[in-house]
This record gives sequence, C-alpha cells and structure tokens, in this order.
Amino acid sequence: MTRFQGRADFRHDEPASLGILVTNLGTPDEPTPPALRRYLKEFLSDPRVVEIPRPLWWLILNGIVLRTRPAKSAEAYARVWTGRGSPLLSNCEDMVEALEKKLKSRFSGRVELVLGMRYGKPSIESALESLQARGVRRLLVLPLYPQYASSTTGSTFEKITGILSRWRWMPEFRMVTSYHDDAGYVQALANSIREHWYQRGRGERLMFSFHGIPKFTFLAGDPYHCHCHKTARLVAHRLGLKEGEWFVTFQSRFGKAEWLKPYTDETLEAWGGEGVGDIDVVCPGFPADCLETLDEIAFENAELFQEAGGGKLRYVPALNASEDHIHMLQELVARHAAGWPEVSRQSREQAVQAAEDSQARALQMGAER
Ligand SMILES: C=CC1=C(C)c2cc3[nH]c(cc4nc(cc5[nH]c(cc1n2)c(C)c5CCC(=O)O)C(CCC(=O)O)=C4C)c(C)c3C=C
Ligand SMILES: [Fe+2]
Ligand SMILES: [Fe+2]
Repeated sequence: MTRFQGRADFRHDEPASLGILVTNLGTPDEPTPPALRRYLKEFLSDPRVVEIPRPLWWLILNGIVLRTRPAKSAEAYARVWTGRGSPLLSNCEDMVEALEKKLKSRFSGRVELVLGMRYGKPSIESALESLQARGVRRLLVLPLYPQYASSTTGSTFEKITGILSRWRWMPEFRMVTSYHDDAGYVQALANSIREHWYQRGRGERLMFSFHGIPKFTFLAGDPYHCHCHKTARLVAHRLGLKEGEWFVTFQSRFGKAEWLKPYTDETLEAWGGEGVGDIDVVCPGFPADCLETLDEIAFENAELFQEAGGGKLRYVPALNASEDHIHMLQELVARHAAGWPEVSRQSREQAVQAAEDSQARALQMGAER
C-alpha cells in the first residue's frame, strides 16, 4: 500500500480522455430525521459553510442544531420527495444525462461525465474515482453554481483539490468558478421567464430570489452579492423591464447573524401588506429545482404572501434539463475545455454545424434586442 492513489494497470497507449465532473450541493438519502442528521452534520461541519470558531460551533451544532433541525427539515423534504427521491438529485441526474449525450456527440465520444455531490451521495470522491478508473487525463469541473460563493464553489474547490493532491498521476485541471453573466445563461433565464408569462400570465412584479449568505462574508470579500445582482440586472435588461418592475431578494437564511438583505420572506410580507396582487418569482441561483425552490418559495413563501394580503405567487421553474439550459452548459464546457486536444478533434461536419448554430442564435438574439 502506498500513500498516493494510482492505477497500476494503466497503459501507455491508452487514449487520454476528457473528464467532466458536474457538482452540486447534495441532498439527504431519505426524508427522515436520521438521514437529515447525517446530511446536516456533514454539511454544517464544513468550515466554509459556518465560519464560527470550531469549539463554539461544535457545541452549538451537536447540542442544539442537530437535535432540533433534522425533524423539521425532514418534514419539508417529505413534501417535495418523489418516486425518484430528492428533486435536487433527480434533476441533476437528468441534466448530466442530457449534457453527456450532447458532449459525446460533439467530442466524438472522447468525454466522460460524472455527477458528484459536495455532501451526501453520489460523493465527489466516488465520482473522481470513477473518472480515474476510466483513464481521464484532463479534468474540467463544472459546479452548478452560477454565482461564486466561498461556501459553495470555494468549498467544492477545496474538496476536489484535497482529493487530487493524493493522486499519484495528476490530471490537467480546470474549473468553472462562476457563469453568472454568461450570455447563454442570461438568455435561457429570460426565455424561461417569457415562457412562464405566456403560460401562466404576467404578474405585477418580478422577484429574483437568491440563496443568501452571511453579510460579514460579503464584507470580507465574497463576490456572491455582486454576482447575484449582475445576473438579475442582465436578465431584467434582456426582458426590457423598467425600475419598479423587478427586485432582488435573498432567501434561506440560517442562524442568528445578519444575512444579505432584503430578505425574500420579509419583502413578500411587506408587499402583501401593500396589497400587491399576483407576482412572479424566479430563482436564478438554483439551476436545478430543489427544496429551497419547490418548498421554500413555491409553497411556504407563496402561503406567506397570500396570508399577508398579497395575490398569487407564481414560481418560475428552474432551468433543469431544458433544451436551452443544456445547450448553454454545453457551450460553457466547450469554451472552458478549449485547447485540449479532445475538444479540437471534432469532425469537420460538427465544426461547421456548431458554427452555423451559434450564428443562428446570435441572429436570433440580435433580432430580440
Ligand atoms: C445556491 C447557492 C447556495 C448558497 C450560497 C448556500 C449557502 C448556504 N446554505 C446554508 C445552509 C443550508 N442550505 C440548505 C439547503 C440548500 N442550499 C443550497 C444552495 C446554497 N446554499 C441548495 C441547493 C440547497 C437544497 C438542497 C436540497 O437537498 O434540495 C440547507 C438544508 C435544508 C435545511 O435544513 O434547511 C441548509 C441547512 C448555509 C449556512 C449557507 C452559507 C453560509
Ligand atoms: Fe444553502
Ligand atoms: Fe455588490
């Protein structure tokens, strides 16, 4: 047994393939208190998620949080659980499957995709092991976090580099650290909002609700707040919205400290009090629908808004495995993998087709402006 992990059976003539590790936060195995306890313990023990001195946090986490929160969270998860399990996991699986199909055809099959979750299963360790076993020599990591935060993207980087530092043969390594202002992402969000208006009618206001982070982490240099505002501004401009028609808020706060403001729930209560009628809420920070969108926004906050005197809260679904989303992710991956031989080795017909597609999209986007 040696200290560093490698494959004793590697062959010199093995073709070097490109590995793409798609990651997200992760989710519990079951909507039960014991499963929630395991998941929350792993998640909330991460020093990038809770930045309180360790001994004090250990006492709070084990003495209070893990005794009370698992049961409450399990009830919320039970409301969104489906035959395929947690929506976050099944939506990510669908996205990876669709993206894999596109990329395999674009890169003539020389690409391997896996899904790894930062907490819970399938773990990032197992995903990287599977890429190592498939002889991946070039690794691109795509965390499904459009806006960078230390607690999400930063934590994922730390986890992956910690594992890779124990590999014997290092892969070439790249990572997408944010895509909050990517033109394809902005376009896909704008299209999904237009489609939602077309299907369900247009509300009086459009709320962009993002997951929050503690305010002190923003003041200490986390770009997350700026990334969220830029995404919302670009989408609002693409939709031609005027001031007073769109708003940015932050949801899902945790603990006693102040988080980014304005808070989604407080804003909705205030709007309800003012007698605002039907509204639309979109959550661009969540590429896949999950507990925080399906339960917190579409259920809990919808109820809160109506009880406060507001109209209907209509949630715009996440991009999930939609055609536009998979297309934009495919382009993002191709750009970040540019220059790596597998990527350049697409057939002439594919290269011509890709150029024609992108020209058609540029024309379409120009026509909409
Ligand atoms: C979209 C980006 C996210 C950021 C930024 C983020 C920061 C953050 N979250 C917590 C605490 C919790 N988050 C929980 C769920 C959850 N969070 C995100 C994304 C971000 N979190 C997602 C996608 C999910 C849903 C997971 C799912 O299974 O569907 C939870 C668990 C649920 C609960 O018990 O309420 C906690 C806890 C902190 C402390 C934090 C930043 C410091
Ligand atoms: Fe979170
Ligand atoms: Fe900012």
